[in-house]
Amino acid sequence: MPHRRLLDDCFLHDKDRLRHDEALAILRERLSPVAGIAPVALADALGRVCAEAVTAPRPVPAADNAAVDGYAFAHGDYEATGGFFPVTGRIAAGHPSSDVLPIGGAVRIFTGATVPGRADTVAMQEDCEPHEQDGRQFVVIPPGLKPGANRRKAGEDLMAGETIVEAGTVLRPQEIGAIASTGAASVGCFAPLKVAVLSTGDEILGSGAPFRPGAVYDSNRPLLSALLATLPVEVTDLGIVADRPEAVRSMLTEAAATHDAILSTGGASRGEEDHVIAALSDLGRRHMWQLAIKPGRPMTFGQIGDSVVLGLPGNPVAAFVCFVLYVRQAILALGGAAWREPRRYVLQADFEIARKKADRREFLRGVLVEDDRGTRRVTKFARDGSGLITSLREADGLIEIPEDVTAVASGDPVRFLPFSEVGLPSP
Ligand SMILES: Nc1nc2c(c(=O)[nH]1)N[C@H]1C(S)=C(S)[C@@H](COP(=O)(O)OP(=O)(O)OC[C@H]3O[C@@H](n4cnc5c(N)ncnc54)[C@H](O)[C@@H]3O)O[C@H]1N2
Ligand code: MOO
Repeated sequence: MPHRRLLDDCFLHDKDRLRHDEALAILRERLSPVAGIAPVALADALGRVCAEAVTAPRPVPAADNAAVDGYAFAHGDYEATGGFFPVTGRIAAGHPSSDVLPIGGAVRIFTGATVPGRADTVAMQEDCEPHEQDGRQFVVIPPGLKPGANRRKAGEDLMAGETIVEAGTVLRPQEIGAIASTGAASVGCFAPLKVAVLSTGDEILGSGAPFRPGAVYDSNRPLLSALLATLPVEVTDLGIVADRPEAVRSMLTEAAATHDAILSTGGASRGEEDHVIAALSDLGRRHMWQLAIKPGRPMTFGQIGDSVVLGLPGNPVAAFVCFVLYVRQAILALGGAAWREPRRYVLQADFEIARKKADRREFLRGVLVEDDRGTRRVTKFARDGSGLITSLREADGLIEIPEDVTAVASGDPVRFLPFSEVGLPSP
């Protein structure tokens, strides 16, 4: 990859702008965990970032046990008994017996109960015929069971010492269940990141305010706050900042002193009313600005002191796309998570693009469709406007058209990033 400047230049063409992969590389290289570590009760651990590898202190399951209700026996005894076994005991779950199974005997056993010494196979009760003879219990076990059938081996889920969860994992219900299966009540996690959210612009009006001509209700802040709510962060809502350089500067200065990251929208472009960029240069450092992508070109990453500033474009679709592509991963990385790129899946295009500019990567809003044979394809939302929140509601994900592709024909393979990859469920 050719070396490119970290951009500080407003008058660039796409071929000179920072490419998507380069922007990701800068974020990955420059962001490392900033949060402290503390134990978190499993009940509160969902979505948190695990800070220390968790290993199993003992095997799970701890002992060989029955997978079904039935009769446990030693498979090697089958031939000698001809399948006719005296029932020599009864073992229920939670009541293990220290008695070894007598040669040629079988024990009544229930699902989850520890299989006694010498027994290796469990026959399901529906397949067996119990008998009583002279006050003694017998069971006829049918032939054909494989040795080890219906027996769950100790350690078959986890072996003692096995790593269950690596540090840097965002804990899902599955990880919480696995940690709980070892008996642990808590897990060491990174503290939630402190993130401030603000909107900029004289035209922007807060929810519930009376409408005035020229105004635009603030959709970005609620949208981003809701996106952030899917991450392990504490959000401070800083409201709306007017298009005045000193107002933007003082808000950013205050926010930087008390937050790990600041997320702003608007004022990221190159107009003279775009004060976030100017303030960032004055107060701190800009690591990147102006990417060769669409939408989201004015996306900015910088820092004021130790606080990371992620300046997103004002257009709601651009802000959303930048969140999906960069901000989410950046916030997670700051919060201790291992970098995980949202996966893309290759689908057939159900749309055409006659001409696309080379040198920039485009992210179209993609809607999943099915053809006559039930094969999934992806089409693009009919209109491209960067202000159409409707398109975000309709879309199932983003279609990614790389820099070197200049046209797409119907049926072409295209890369699709489902929103479910970034924790947003389908409607
Ligand atoms: N001469 C140029 N003009 C623009 C360029 C450019 O390169 N040269 N880039 C365009 C692109 S691409 C984008 S994206 C926008 C982003 O500009 P800003 O980040 O400076 O955003 P604003 O100008 O403040 O706002 C853009 C647009 O979004 C609306 N907006 C802003 N905040 C909110 C909010 N909180 N909720 C809802 N809508 C919001 C705002 O009213 C504008 O319509 O710049 C292009 N221009
Ligand atoms: O990049 Mo702007 O993000 O197209 O609307």
